[in-house]
Amino acid sequence: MVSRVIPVDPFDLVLFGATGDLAKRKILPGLFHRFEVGQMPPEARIIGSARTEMDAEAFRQSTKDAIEEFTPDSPNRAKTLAAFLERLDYVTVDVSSDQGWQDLAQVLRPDVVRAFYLSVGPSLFADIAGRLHECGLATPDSRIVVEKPFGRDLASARALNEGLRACFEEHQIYRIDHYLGKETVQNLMALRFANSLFEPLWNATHVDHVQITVAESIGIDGRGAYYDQSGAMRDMVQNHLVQLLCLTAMEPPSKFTPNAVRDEKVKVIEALDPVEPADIARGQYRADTGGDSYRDHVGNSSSSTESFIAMKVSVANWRWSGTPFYLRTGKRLRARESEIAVVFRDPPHTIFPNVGRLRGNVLVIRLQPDEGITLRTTIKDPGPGGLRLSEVSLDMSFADALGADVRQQDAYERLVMDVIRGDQTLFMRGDEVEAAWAWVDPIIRNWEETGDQPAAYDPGSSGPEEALMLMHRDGRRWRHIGG
Ligand SMILES: NC(=O)C1=CN([C@@H]2O[C@H](COP(=O)(O)OP(=O)(O)OC[C@H]3O[C@@H](n4cnc5c(N)ncnc54)[C@H](OP(=O)(O)O)[C@@H]3O)[C@@H](O)[C@H]2O)C=CC1
Ligand SMILES: O=C1O[C@H](COP(=O)(O)O)[C@@H](O)[C@H](O)[C@H]1O
Repeated sequence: MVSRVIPVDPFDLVLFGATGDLAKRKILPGLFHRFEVGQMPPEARIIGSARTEMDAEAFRQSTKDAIEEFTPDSPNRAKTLAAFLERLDYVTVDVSSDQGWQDLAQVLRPDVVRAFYLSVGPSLFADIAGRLHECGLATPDSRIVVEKPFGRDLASARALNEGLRACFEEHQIYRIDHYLGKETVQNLMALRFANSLFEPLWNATHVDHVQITVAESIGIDGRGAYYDQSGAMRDMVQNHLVQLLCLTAMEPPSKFTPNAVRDEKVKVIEALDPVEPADIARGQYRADTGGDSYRDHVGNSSSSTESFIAMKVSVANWRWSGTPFYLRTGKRLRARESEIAVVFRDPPHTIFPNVGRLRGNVLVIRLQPDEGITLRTTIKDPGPGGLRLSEVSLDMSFADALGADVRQQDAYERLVMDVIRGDQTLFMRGDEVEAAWAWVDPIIRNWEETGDQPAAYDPGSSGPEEALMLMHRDGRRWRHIGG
């Protein structure tokens, strides 16, 4: 299958933080891929910016190195890469000072789409927006892209929203949640709203519960300073898992427009019940023999930050009343595996003698690895003899179904192009982020007030015992992590 490419309008993309980790690993390689497939018009330009003094040629060289390191080689890569690098320019700007802004103004063109991507630390977001505004660089048609974390609580998220909105209109602000750019996450919307099969069953009458798992095998190495101040709740649940929950639970939007989709997501967040402490399991990985422990990795021997969280969440509305959503995410787990599993109710009655309990179907939307969709069904064992039943999966791997040669777009490359196109559907709106913090804040505050300590779990396991108990006491089981 050949994927369709819709070219974007000519643009100037200013990448603040162009010498940083995210720019090198994700944003610049993503832009290169879009160039490779012909989505960038000849007039497109990428202007890197950071405090580091260098000229355009040095930036091209460092981008070349990054792309060679972080993208797979291909027969034409060298030639395409050389052409891509010609689109690059660089301007030194210390965004905390007056230095460099006029140089930046001089390289920007008036008649093309203008996008400012803030791939810098969050403490600089509002300052940069302010400076862009003061220097007259933020034209009515320009866009600003803001990385995560978007605040660390409701108050800071509100302040950041105010800072951005003082300089840009909401329709110009693109708050990144890279999970929304993942292929399968969007496929969840296609599955629900482009098929008539699932939607009639997508409610508490038919769904017993939903499990959302984002398991990571990596630990915190190298990101300790940030992570120890955040923990799994702020780093993953408030944004990515809440977004997955929203897309699973939301009502069908009347149309596929940014605000129609985001209106429905906000309604879900606002319908979330407060979570009781008993419905949460927090964990921290600790190796008996040392060396692979969270506390060693973050350099804080008394840290009480969670590297794992599991929780039972209720969406208090007509559609989902009585159907819990179980969320789970953690570092240093058995495998890197993310999925949404919709577990349907058991058949109400069995006509088959001696087959035991008939278990409900499970629809699994696999985010990573091996993106795809699986439906667990019960069938008759093949062959003669008495009727015996087995559970088998109807399995659709996107790689198999769409052709192994169709490279899945990375989330960042899709999202950057959406910015240029002016499509905010896959970006979080300000009220959405604030609603998520309003739900999360009391949970974190309670841990702080009670001095809650996360339970220990072994690196390479499925998390702490307490997470298993959360399910067992409801007569349910987590799906296995790691195949
Ligand atoms: N790395 C990742 O995997 C992810 C990162 N993020 C977010 O993306 C953002 C960037 O992260 P990351 O790339 O890891 O961070 P890095 O620390 O690797 O890079 C920070 C960048 O900001 C520049 N910078 C710092 N201070 C200034 C300043 N005063 N003026 C101009 N430029 C400045 C640095 O360049 P110089 O020193 O030359 O000025 C560098 O290019 C953060 O908000 C982070 O939370 C989000 C998800 C994942
Ligand atoms: O935003 C973040 O996401 C990554 C996980 O992203 P994935 O695309 O690899 O699933 C996580 O490791 C990181 O802690 C968090 O900040």
